[in-house]
Amino acid sequence: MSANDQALVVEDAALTYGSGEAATPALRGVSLTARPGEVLLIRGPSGSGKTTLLQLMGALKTPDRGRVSICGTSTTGLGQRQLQAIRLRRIGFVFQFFNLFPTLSAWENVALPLDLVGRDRRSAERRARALLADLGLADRADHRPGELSGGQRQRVAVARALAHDPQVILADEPTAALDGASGLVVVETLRSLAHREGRIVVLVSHDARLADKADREITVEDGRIVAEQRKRASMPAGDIA
Ligand SMILES: Nc1ncnc2c1ncn2[C@@H]1O[C@H](COP(=O)(O)OP(=O)(O)OP(=O)(O)O)[C@@H](O)[C@H]1O
Repeated sequence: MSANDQALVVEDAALTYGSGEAATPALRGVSLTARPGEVLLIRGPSGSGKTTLLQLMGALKTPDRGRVSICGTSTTGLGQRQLQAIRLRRIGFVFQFFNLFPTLSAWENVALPLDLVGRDRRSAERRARALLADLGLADRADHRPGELSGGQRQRVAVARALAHDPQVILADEPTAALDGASGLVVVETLRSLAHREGRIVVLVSHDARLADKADREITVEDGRIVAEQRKRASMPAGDIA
């Protein structure tokens, strides 16, 4: 298996929304590789294409041109069902506004992705409670999102993203709705997933506080990568157990 079979590789990807006069080129040929054990931060002004890039990396969309390969599987030519299968198997998403179901308890929210892959209810509950405990929320597992703080809700969202044990974690503005201390807990959690567990973590954020927490930072402007900065020597994929 080559190192790229474990990485998330984007090659010359382009995507335009709409057509004719309404055509909006969101990405104009972007290439990057996110590796196991690395926290990659994508920054850039509003409308520069960051979310679109994250959607390509998470098999939510496929590029009009170029190629995206997720841990050795190319998304080119795949239909919605096949893309969903990749997401269920490989990708954990964390969004800015948590996207938790208000009527479900914290553990039920975390167990949802396991329901989708047909895991039996009891083992799903065990896994959900264990993940919440790992994130310091053992005593909040039976609470509904409305009874939790913003930072606690985001940690529930992180636990849900991890429920099906994905190799890739993609987070879109995961700290935007959080105060400094809560944001830090979430970022440290994401960092340890990369550094201790060898997962691929990609963050999109405007949040300057995240800049020194990433291993590498890519700046996107007008649908192109205009700068890349390495913050610390990332571990080669082969070093990850
Ligand atoms: N569904 C859509 N239909 C049409 N245009 C879209 C759509 N989604 C995004 N765009 C356009 O594509 C470009 C890139 O959008 P994208 O959401 O990827 O940027 P972004 O960098 O994530 O912005 P922000 O930081 O404001 O979230 C923008 O010009 C945006 O208006």
